Amino acid sequence: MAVFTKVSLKEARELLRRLHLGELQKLRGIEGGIENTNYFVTSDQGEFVLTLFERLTAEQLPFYLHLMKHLAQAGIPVPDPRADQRGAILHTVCGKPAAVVNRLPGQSQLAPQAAHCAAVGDMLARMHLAGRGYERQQPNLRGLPWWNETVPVVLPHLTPEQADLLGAELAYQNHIAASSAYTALPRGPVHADLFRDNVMFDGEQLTGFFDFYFAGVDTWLFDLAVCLNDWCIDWATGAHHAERAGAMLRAYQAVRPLAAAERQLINAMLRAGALRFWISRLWDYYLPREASMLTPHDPAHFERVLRQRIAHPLQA
Ligand SMILES: Nc1ncnc2c1ncn2[C@@H]1O[C@H](COP(=O)(O)OP(=O)(O)O)[C@@H](O)[C@H]1O
Ligand SMILES: N[C@@H](CCOP(=O)(O)O)C(=O)O
Repeated sequence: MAVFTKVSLKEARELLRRLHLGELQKLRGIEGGIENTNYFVTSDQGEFVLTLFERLTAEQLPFYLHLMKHLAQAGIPVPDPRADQRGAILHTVCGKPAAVVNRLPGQSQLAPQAAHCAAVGDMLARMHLAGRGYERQQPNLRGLPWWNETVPVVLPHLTPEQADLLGAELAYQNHIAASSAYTALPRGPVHADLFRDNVMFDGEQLTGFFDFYFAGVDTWLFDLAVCLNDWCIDWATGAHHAERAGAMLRAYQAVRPLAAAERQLINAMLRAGALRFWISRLWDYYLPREASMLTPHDPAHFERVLRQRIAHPLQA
C-alpha cells in the first residue's frame, strides 16, 4: 500500500467543507497504489477518493483532471473531479496537489474471463473516440523520451543478458518510432495504464476506468497493447491468451476498426507496452521512494512478457 503523505482528520474535514461535500465520517488510507497517496473518504453525502499527487506537478495535473471530467461528461464511466466554489478541481492538501473524485462502484476483476476482456475492449474504443474533442495537450510522460532517459539509470543493476535485451529493445523502439507507419498511427488522449487493477466490474458489467495519472496523448494502439499485455496473457508465463485477446480485439474493433498502419504495428506496440512497464518496474525496484506502506511490482514479470512478445508475434 502507498500512503506517502499522512492526511489528518482535520485537513480532510476542511477539504470536504470547501468542496461542499458534507461532513467527514471516515478517512481510510487505500492499499494497492504505487504512485500517489490515496484515501477513501466517507461523508454524509457519499463516498469519495482523495488523491495527493506525489510525483506529478500542479502544471501537469490539469491535463488529467480535465480529461476525466471531459470523459465523464461524454458518458464514459470514469471518476469526475469535484470542484470548489470557484470551479477549481485541483486543490492543495498537506502542501501537495490533490483531487477529490467520486468512488466508483464495483471491484477489480483480477482473474478476467473473455467477457471481461471484451467489456474492456469495447469501453477502451469508446473512450478513445470520446477523447477526440479534448483540446489540452500533454505527451505520455512515460513514453519513448522517458525510456531513453531511464534505461541508462537501471542498466547497472541488470545481468548482462537482461542488459542486452533492454538495450536491443530500446533501439528497436527508437527505430519504430522513426518509421512512416508509426507516424500514421491515429492518436489522442490515452489511459496508458489500464491494467486489471484500474478497472471496476460488477460481475461482467464494467463499472469504471480509473487512475488516469499516466494518461497522455499517444497512439491509441499503444493503449490497446498495454491492455492486451495485462488482461490477455497467461499470468505465470506472460504468454498471449488467444481467447481473451480475441475477445478484446473483436470488441474494440466493433466500435473502432483498426487502421492498416495499426494492424502493421500491433506486434511492435505489444513489445513497446511490455518494455514501458519493465523499465518503470525496474526503476521503482532499484530506485525506491519512501512510503509508509509500499509493495513494489515485480519487474521480472514484464521481462517475461517482452520475451514472449518477441518470440511469438501475433499472426495478422
Ligand atoms: N475513483 C475510485 N473509485 C473506487 N476506488 C478507487 C478510486 N480511485 C482509487 N481507488 C482505489 O484505490 C486503489 C489505488 O488507486 P490507484 O489510483 O491505483 O493508486 P496509484 O495512483 O497510487 O497507483 C485502487 O486499487 C482502488 O481500489
Ligand atoms: N500498472 C503499473 C504500475 C502503475 O501503478 P498503478 O497502481 O498506478 O496502476 C504496473 O503494473 O507496473
